[in-house]
Amino acid sequence: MNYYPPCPQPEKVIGLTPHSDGVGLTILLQVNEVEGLQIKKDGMWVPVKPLPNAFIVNIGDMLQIITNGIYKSIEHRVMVNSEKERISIATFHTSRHDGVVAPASSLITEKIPARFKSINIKDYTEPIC
Ligand SMILES: O=C(O)CCC(=O)C(=O)O
Ligand SMILES: [Fe+2]
Repeated sequence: MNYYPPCPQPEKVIGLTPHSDGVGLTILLQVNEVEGLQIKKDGMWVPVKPLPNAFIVNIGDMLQIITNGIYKSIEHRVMVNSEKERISIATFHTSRHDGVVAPASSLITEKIPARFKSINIKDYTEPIC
């Protein structure tokens, strides 16, 4: 669960710094429907407007690797609001800890080589866990 308290000078702080999620999929609920989440599209930060009772499904780095880059792991950040607190719940869906993530063999052809190396999840997640 993420809690972003209101800040009278929101332009001077950042709720969550720019990042991509390292997992396969993130399912996110913007609990109290306060804006703040932004994604980077064509070099610009674009707000993701909360929709009532809707989840945001975010592609993470692992799914980008498995799909050999067909699905992109989006860079995102969270800004704070001057008056309202913001609450979100993120559930991260990932591979087993002793697994290996690599581009799916069915997506590799002579014309489209693997764009990513095969990665041991343990080596990938240990530095951040
Ligand atoms: O609070 C949000 O809307 C996004 C949270 C997030 O990006 C994360 O927990 O990785
Ligand atoms: Fe995230």
